[in-house]
Amino acid sequence: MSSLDNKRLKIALTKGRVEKQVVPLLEAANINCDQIRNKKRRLIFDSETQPLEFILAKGPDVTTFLERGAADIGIVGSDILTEHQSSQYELLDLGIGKCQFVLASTQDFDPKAPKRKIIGTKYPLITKRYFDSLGQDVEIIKIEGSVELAPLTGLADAIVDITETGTTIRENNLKIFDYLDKVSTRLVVNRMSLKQHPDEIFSFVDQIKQVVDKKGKTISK
Ligand SMILES: Nc1ncnc2c1ncn2[C@@H]1O[C@H](COP(=O)(O)OP(=O)(O)OP(=O)(O)O)[C@@H](O)[C@H]1O
Ligand SMILES: O=P(O)(O)OC[C@H]1O[C@H](OP(=O)(O)OP(=O)(O)O)[C@H](O)[C@@H]1O
Repeated sequence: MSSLDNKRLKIALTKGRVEKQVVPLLEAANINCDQIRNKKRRLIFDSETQPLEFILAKGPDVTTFLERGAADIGIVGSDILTEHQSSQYELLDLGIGKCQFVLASTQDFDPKAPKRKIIGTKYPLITKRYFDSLGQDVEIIKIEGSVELAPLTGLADAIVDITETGTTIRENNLKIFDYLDKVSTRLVVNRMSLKQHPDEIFSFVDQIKQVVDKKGKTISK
């Protein structure tokens, strides 16, 4: 008898943008998501067809649930995994939530100007690593959202943020000065859970992987 028979595999899923893209993928893998689709203000859901429990959390908290063993599996952006220096096993790139880090600012920004720059970002570690790689010491201001406001208001000289369609940058008359790492949604697993429940975890991951592979083949056709 599996040790999970009385315990559902706990999956911490990033709510919001990632959740919206992951639910159709889970459904294509025959995982019932009716409860998530009709969630209202609820935060924990069962898949009615399989022994799975979904926990909806903010991205940085998904890494905390995993680190502390409160979830077995996490579904979260690689931006968050890098920024929070997650040490969990990454098992799958889901090929969704695709975007890219960029350095952006107003048109008149001079990236080579010999002054100590002020950079606004939601991602201080990634920003520091980028400027370290350029040998530049910068001041970093942590911003929680609408990061594009920083160079527009004079709060910062430039920003490091993610962009997908480029719409936010364009509509705010900003310009991209450099391209950094690409980002996508990853499936990660708690190391202890993997040791304790490898069959259940790999069976879940294989289910998802088949859909991801099929989608990848359709796109590259
Ligand atoms: N414009 C984008 N295009 C594609 N993926 C994105 C984009 N912005 C963010 N992401 C990915 O989705 C994840 C979650 O983003 P989302 O905007 O839902 O949450 P958030 O940044 O915490 O915003 P909010 O505070 O509005 O909930 C990010 O960690 C990143 O991996
Ligand atoms: O290139 P685009 O397709 O326009 O996407 C880029 C925007 O998406 C993210 O913000 P989000 O929508 O998460 O809102 P936030 O500013 O509140 O974080 C990101 O911080 C950019 O602002």
